[in-house]
Amino acid sequence: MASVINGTEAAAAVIEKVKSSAQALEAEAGVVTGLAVVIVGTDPASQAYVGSKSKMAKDCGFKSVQHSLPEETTQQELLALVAQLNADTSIHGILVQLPLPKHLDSEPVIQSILPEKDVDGLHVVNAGKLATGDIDTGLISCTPAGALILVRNVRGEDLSGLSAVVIGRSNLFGKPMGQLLLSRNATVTMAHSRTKDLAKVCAGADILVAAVGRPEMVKGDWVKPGATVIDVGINRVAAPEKGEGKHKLVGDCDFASCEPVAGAITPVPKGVGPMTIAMLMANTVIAAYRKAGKTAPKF
Ligand SMILES: NC(=O)C1=CN([C@@H]2O[C@H](COP(=O)(O)OP(=O)(O)OC[C@H]3O[C@@H](n4cnc5c(N)ncnc54)[C@H](OP(=O)(O)O)[C@@H]3O)[C@@H](O)[C@H]2O)C=CC1
Ligand SMILES: Nc1nc(=O)c2c([nH]1)NC[C@@H]1CN(c3ccc(C(=O)N[C@@H](CCC(=O)O)C(=O)O)cc3)C=[N+]21
Repeated sequence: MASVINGTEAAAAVIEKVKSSAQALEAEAGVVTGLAVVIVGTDPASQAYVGSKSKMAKDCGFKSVQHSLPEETTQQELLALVAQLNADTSIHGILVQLPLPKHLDSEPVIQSILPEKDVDGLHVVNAGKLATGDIDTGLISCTPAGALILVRNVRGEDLSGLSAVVIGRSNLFGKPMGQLLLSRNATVTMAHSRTKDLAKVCAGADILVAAVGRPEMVKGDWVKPGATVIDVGINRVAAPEKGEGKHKLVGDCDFASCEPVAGAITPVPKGVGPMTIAMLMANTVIAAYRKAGKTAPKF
C-alpha cells in the first residue's frame, strides 16, 4: 500500500513561505508583489483556475489583477496588453492562461513577456536556462517545479541512482520536469506518444511521472513496486455514479490499481494541482525580490 502524498499540505507550506517572504519584502523595501493573470475567452475550466489563482494571490498579500478578455480579442490587442503589463512596474509576474482560442497564436504572445516577469517559465530565456542547467537565475514552470518538491519530500534532495520516467514532452510540463529530475542526478527517460512498449519502459521507473491527458492510462502493472508515482493529469470525466450529468476529476494514472503497488502516489485532485498554484505564487515573489535587487527565497 502506497502512502498518499498530500499536495494540499505541501502547497500550504509553500504558501506560508510565500506570505512571509512577501511581507518581508514590503517591510524592508516597500515593494508589494504584483501578479497579473490574463485570460481570453470563456472556457469554464480555465475561468475556474484563473479565479483560484487570483484569490490565492490576494491571500498571499499580493496586488492581484485579472484581465478577462473576450473570445474575439485579436492577436494585436493581446500583444498590446502584454506590452502594457511589461511596462507596469507594479507587476512582477504575468501569466497568460493557455490554451488560447484557436484564432490566436500563443507562441509570439508568450515570447513577448519579459523573461523576468514570465512566471510560467515558458520564455526561451527561462526554458534555455533550465536546459543548460541553470536552475537558480531564471523562472521554472510552476507544475514541474511543484511536482519536483513532492518528489524531494519522498526521495530526498539527491536522486542519484534512481531511474525516472516522464510520460509527456510538452514545453509546459514534460520537458522541464525531465530537466529538473536530471538536475537532481536521476537517470531520466522521456516517453511520449511514439514510445514503443510504454508499459515496459515505465516498469523500470523508481520515479514515474505521468502528464499525458489520458484518463487513467497508467495501470498498476506498469508500476515498479515501491515506485514514487506523480500523477499530473487533470481529466474531467463523466461520473454517472454521482448522479446524471455529474463529473469528477481523474488523473492519468489508474489510482485503484497503481496505489497498492506504488511506494508513494499523488491523488487527483489534491495532488500536483494545488502545488501548481503555490509555485505560481512562489515564482511571483521570487521575481519581485530580484526586481528589488534582493536575494530571492528558495523553495
Ligand atoms: N496539475 C496541474 O497543475 C497541471 C496539469 N496538467 C495536465 O497534465 C496533462 C498533460 O498536460 P500537457 O503537458 O500540457 O499536455 P500536452 O497535450 O501538451 O502533452 C501531452 C503529452 O502526452 C503525450 N502522449 C499523448 N498520448 C500518449 C500516449 N498514448 N502514450 C504516451 N504519451 C502520450 C504526448 O506525446 P507527443 O508529444 O508525442 O504528442 C505529449 O507529449 C493534462 O492532463 C493536463 O490537464 C497540465 C498542466 C498543469
Ligand atoms: N499558462 C498556463 N499555466 C498553467 O500552469 C496552466 C495553464 N496555462 N492552463 C491550464 C493548466 C492547468 N492548471 C492547473 C492548475 C491548478 C489545478 C488545481 O488546483 N487542481 C485541483 C482541483 C481543482 C478542481 O477541483 O477543479 C487539484 O488538483 O486538487 C489544476 C490545473 C494550470 N495550467
